[in-house]
Amino acid sequence: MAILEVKHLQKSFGTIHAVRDISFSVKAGEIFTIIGPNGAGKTTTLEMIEGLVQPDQGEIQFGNLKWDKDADAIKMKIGVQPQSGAMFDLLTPKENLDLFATFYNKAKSTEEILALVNLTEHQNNHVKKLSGGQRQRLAIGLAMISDPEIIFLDEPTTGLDPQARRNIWDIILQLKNLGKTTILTTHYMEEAEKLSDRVCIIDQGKIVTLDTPPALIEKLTKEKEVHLSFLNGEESAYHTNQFIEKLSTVERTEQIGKTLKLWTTNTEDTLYNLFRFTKEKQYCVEQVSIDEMSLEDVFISFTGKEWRD
Ligand SMILES: Nc1ncnc2c1ncn2[C@@H]1O[C@H](COP(=O)(O)OP(=O)(O)OP(=O)(O)O)[C@@H](O)[C@H]1O
Repeated sequence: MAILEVKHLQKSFGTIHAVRDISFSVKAGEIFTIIGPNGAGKTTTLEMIEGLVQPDQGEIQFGNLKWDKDADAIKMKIGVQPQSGAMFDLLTPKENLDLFATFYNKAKSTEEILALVNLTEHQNNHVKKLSGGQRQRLAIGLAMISDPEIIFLDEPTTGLDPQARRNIWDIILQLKNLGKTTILTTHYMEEAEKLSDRVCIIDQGKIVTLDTPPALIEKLTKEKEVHLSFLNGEESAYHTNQFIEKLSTVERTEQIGKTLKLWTTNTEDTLYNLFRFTKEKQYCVEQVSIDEMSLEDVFISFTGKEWRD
């Protein structure tokens, strides 16, 4: 059974449709990553699931528990990484953890959390003196203090240098070893690939694609983008498009004027069928080019946007 299931989530702020239609389920023990560009709706999605923002539409279920009936039980199950502004800068990591522990009936020991997030040697320094990476590690520790089953981390590595980012990855993988479920948002494709059991790419408040990293990568590395342009114009491109979009080896197509783009996982068969058709119809193909897809390309081809790292 899914530990978390969300169905058809929607949220608008005035005229801005932050989340248009998001549905997915998360299995116990998974690292589930939501990735997308600025303003895609990642934080709004997370905050609805965390019970911080009321959805306009949709359902959120933690097993049999729902926010309207079982808020206290859900709060015991989940841990939310606080924004860095919610930490007390003039206290030490140890004092922050001790304080957060008083909010719960059951809490892990501060020593255990300090060791988990590798802050034992900084436990008595003021938070304002910590580096960005150390502050983020403390934020993860604060999310863990109640020993929750599910941990929500909203862009825990944004703005950190590569070493500090890797230190956070180690902690997230340790949480998985402890049997925790982690729901993560990120801007970094590499991070999503390295950590996630499944990756959900969102853009403009909708899911673009959702799969395991190997399945996405296989798709990316196997799929090729073919560009064609026709000497005798738009009509040839149109009729060729009508023909090729029905081929089983073609994933999708796009016609702009006299040029045609298609994405295929079997270039040889696709081009064989394509050229047989154009020769038969006496359409004159002016140019052909074939590009390998990269991870970034797939994102761009799905969303029409540049990837921002
Ligand atoms: N409280 C709010 N009031 C008005 N608009 C909001 C509010 N919260 C989010 N938005 C808008 O909703 C859209 C989605 O925002 P959201 O923060 O969920 O995206 P995001 O994917 O987390 O972006 P980022 O990567 O920049 O954090 C944006 O256009 C944002 O400006």
